[in-house]
Parts: sequence; C-alpha cells; structure tokens
Amino acid sequence: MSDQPTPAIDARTVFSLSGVSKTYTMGALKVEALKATDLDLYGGELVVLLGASGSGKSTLLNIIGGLDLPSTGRLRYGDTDLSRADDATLTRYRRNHVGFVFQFYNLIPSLTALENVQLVTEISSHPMDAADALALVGLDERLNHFPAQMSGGEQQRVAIARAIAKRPDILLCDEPTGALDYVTGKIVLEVLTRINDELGTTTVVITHNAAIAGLAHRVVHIGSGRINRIDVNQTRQTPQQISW
Ligand SMILES: Nc1ncnc2c1ncn2[C@@H]1O[C@H](COP(=O)(O)OP(=O)(O)OP(=O)(O)O)[C@@H](O)[C@H]1O
Repeated sequence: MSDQPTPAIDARTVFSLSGVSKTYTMGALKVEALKATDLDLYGGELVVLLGASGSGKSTLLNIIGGLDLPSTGRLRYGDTDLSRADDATLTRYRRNHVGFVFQFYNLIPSLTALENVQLVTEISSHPMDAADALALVGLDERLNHFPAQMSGGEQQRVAIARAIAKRPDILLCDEPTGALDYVTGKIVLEVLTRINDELGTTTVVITHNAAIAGLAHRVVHIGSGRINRIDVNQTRQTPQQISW
C-alpha cells in the first residue's frame, strides 16, 4: 500500500481524513458504510476511487465534499478542521472549494449552457469567465444551447464546466460516465484528465469500472467500507489507451 504522492504531483496535502467512519442508522439496523478510513489527497493529483456497488465510495466522496459529516474521525481541509463543522462552515467550504460532477448532469432545463455555468460564477469568490469554462470543455460553440438541445456527453461537459468555473481546489466526480455510451464516456474522461493537467485541480473520480483506473496518479481500492489498497500508477494511460 502506498499513501505517498507520485513525483508528478505536489506533496501539499489538500484534504486529509483520519480514522473516519460513517454509520447509518435506520431503526434497529446499523450500516457501517465507512470504517476507520485514512486518506490524504495531494495537490494536483487525479485519484480514482474504485469499488463495487455498496462498497462506500459515495459515502467517502460525500464526506470529502462536505455534503455529510463522519460519525467518528478527523477531517482537515488545508489548515481547517472540518470534523465537527456546522452547516454554515460546510456550505462555505463547498461553495468556495469543491466542484461536484454527478452521473446525471443536474442542469437547469430552462437555462442555456452559458446561463447554467453563470449560476455558479455569480456566487463564487474568484470564478473564471463562464464562456472560458465552456471553452475548456470544448463547448465554445454551444453557449446558447439548452440542455434538451445537447447530447448526454455535451450536457455532462456543461456540468464539468459549471463545476470548474469556480476554480475549486477539489473536483469530485461520482460515476461521471455512468450514464454515457462508450465513445461519449471517453470524451468526458478526456476532458477530466485535460482539466486536471491544465488547471492542476485535485480530482477524485468514483467508478466501478476498473479500466478507468489507468488514468489516475493513484487508485484507491475500496471494499466493504474500507480502503483495501492504494496503487500508484508509475505510467498513466490516456483515455484513448483504455478500453472496456
Ligand atoms: N443514507 C443512507 N442510509 C442508510 N444506508 C445508507 C445510506 N447511504 C448509503 N447507505 C449504505 O451504505 C453502504 C455504502 O453505500 P455507498 O452509497 O457509499 O456505496 P457506493 O460504493 O457508492 O455504491 P454505488 O456504486 O452503488 O453507488 C451501502 O450498504 C448503502 O446501502
């Protein structure tokens, strides 16, 4: 197991979890979704979080993203301790520092691509220009299209533009290609790896697709609520090189 940064990324710890657990209680039933988990995320790295359905991936991502708090353990974002953060602190952390991309794009149907991204840039402290964010994902010619006028892959690229336009320190992607066909999924992965390279945004991609692991600096294997292994890819693959 290796929890060390690869030489390609910087050694700054952006986010750190230690001894984190999460138990969901439903009546008499307790589900231990995450058990005694330690993980550091480093500046600029692309991490793939790989595990079967129900292994705890989304639970871990939700805690890193400040959408949920752990039952026990410690969370640090830079010098800030988020372990027992109140709602206002978590909202500020999410708004200023975290970008989210989900399997379904969650765009507002009545707004154009540009307006969907502007919704975020208007409330961010140091955003990029919304049109520039859309150009980064290759949609500079689709600014005025509505979601219904775009393919699934294009809508996902709008969602990625929306997530990165606030210049987050961490980009969290939960099965970003889960609803897409093979070719379109690869285009979305190409966009995510390019953004990680160009902007240096620490990126975490959840997947149950082992082929995607080849893109990562580090691959975190999760099973039954535990990190079983962390692999460092000495040689990374490009989205063109992977297949499934
Ligand atoms: N809000 C909740 N209440 C109760 N149990 C939950 C809740 N959220 C998740 N769980 C349970 O916690 C465990 C881990 O779920 P999680 O969603 O983190 O897994 P996952 O690896 O992301 O799965 P998938 O790939 O299917 O999305 C599962 O057993 C799940 O049923």
